[in-house]
Amino acid sequence: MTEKIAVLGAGSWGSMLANILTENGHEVRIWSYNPDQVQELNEQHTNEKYLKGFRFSERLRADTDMKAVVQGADDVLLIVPSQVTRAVATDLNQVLTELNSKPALIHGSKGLEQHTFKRMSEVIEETIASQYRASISVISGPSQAEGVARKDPTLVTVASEDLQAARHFQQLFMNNYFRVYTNHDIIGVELGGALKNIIALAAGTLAGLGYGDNAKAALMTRGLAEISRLAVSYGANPLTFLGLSGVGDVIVTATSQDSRNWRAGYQLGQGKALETVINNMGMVIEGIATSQAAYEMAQLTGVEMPITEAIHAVLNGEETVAVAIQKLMTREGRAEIG
Ligand SMILES: NC(=O)C1=CN([C@@H]2O[C@H](COP(=O)(O)OP(=O)(O)OC[C@H]3O[C@@H](n4cnc5c(N)ncnc54)[C@H](OP(=O)(O)O)[C@@H]3O)[C@@H](O)[C@H]2O)C=CC1
Ligand SMILES: O=C(CO)COP(=O)(O)O
Repeated sequence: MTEKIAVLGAGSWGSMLANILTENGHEVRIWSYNPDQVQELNEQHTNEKYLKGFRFSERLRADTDMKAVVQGADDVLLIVPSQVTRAVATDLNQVLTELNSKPALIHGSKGLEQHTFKRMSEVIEETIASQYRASISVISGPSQAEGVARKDPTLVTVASEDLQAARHFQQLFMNNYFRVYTNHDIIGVELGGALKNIIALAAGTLAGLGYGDNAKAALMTRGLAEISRLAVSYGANPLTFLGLSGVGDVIVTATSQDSRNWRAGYQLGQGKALETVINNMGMVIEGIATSQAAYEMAQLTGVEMPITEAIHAVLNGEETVAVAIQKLMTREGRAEIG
């Protein structure tokens, strides 16, 4: 069945997901606040700053007017950097109020709100009035936009407390290069997607310093152990961390040179200043804000997160990378499990 879908956010992931939905036969409109980007998408069918060299479906239409994009939509996908999700959802609430409509909502952002530590579905739930929303779903998993652009077989998961909603979005997104599973554990899926960015930053840093495969495997394994420990303390199902939005996303972002978090870490490892790294990237590096949130969550809950602490200290200029690694390596011996 063809649906009308509004996508809010036209960065690399928003525009790529919009293209998948368009190729799947849906009528998709994408919103961006940048008129030049809207013109480029509509006329050249490209989005060069965010997805170099990729040509989008000519059926995908872009607009700067959020109300025009959302009008008549059966579904709305929010896909902006986590720290602006609340602002965009607030505008969406206004639009839904004016249109008096109640589309199905899904987001694909991988981060936690600074200071509140809220997951994005919690931010959206708080922001959109209950009469204009049903359950909220999230799409997450190992899915670099650049890989999807190359039609690399990609597997993701859609999580929601409402499995019917998750199945609805599964059907909308599925095709022969993009396979979608469902998961009931929205806490685990959102926390997995957000927290793995810390491990990706750390993995890039090790690579930038010239460390090899042993260090990478060590970091990914112990990184997964600590992020799942934190997530379980917030109610996640530990098995989710053996799945696509746990180990799957750690693998792709901690090894792929397409990952912005990995690339940021790599430059930090090579000695570049954080500010330079952020300016050079021109796209969101979610792990920076998320490492601050996770550090504070660990302090609050007493969950041990040594890698997160190390990354937090490096990003805040409290420790050099060399000192942080030495501290991690010379911690008191421990049992691996338990
Ligand atoms: N890229 C990927 O491969 C994947 C990304 N994700 C997640 O998706 C989310 C979005 O990432 P992605 O698309 O890659 O990010 P990008 O940095 O590529 O793009 C973000 C987009 O949001 C826009 N934006 C920034 N601030 C605002 C605002 N206040 N209001 C409206 N729009 C704004 C940016 O515009 P401008 O630059 O003009 O300010 C840009 O178009 C992130 O949480 C990311 O972790 C998840 C899976 C894969
Ligand atoms: O989450 C992602 C892939 O699953 C994208 O990661 P980056 O933001 O590091 O590119």
